[in-house]
Amino acid sequence: MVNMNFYLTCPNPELTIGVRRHSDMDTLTILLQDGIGGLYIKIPQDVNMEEKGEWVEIPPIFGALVINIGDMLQIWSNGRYKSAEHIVRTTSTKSRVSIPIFTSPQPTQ
Ligand SMILES: O=C(O)CCC(=O)C(=O)O
Ligand SMILES: [Fe+2]
Repeated sequence: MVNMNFYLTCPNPELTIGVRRHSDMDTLTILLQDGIGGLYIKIPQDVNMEEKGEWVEIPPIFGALVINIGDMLQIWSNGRYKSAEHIVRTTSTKSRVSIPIFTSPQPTQ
């Protein structure tokens, strides 16, 4: 499934959310974002990183796709691969476009 997201500017971005905190339900999400930014990933508590427990922005890189692990892949891998919790924040100055492709296998016939 392909979505096309358009995030309007908001005069008080700290009072709103572009997309609420969630993880995707699919296997892998392939995301194209424009150059505005606003996608944040929650770094889990159980990793050996300085930013653990924090929301970290995934900066847009021209021509790059973001690959997100979804819940289905977490379940299939018995938790070896963790789905990524994320949010989208808006800005007061620039609207934003993103195009996620949610991949899921067809059910067997
Ligand atoms: O706009 C984005 O960067 C992410 C959108 C998203 O998380 C979603 O559609 O599930
Ligand atoms: Fe998402």
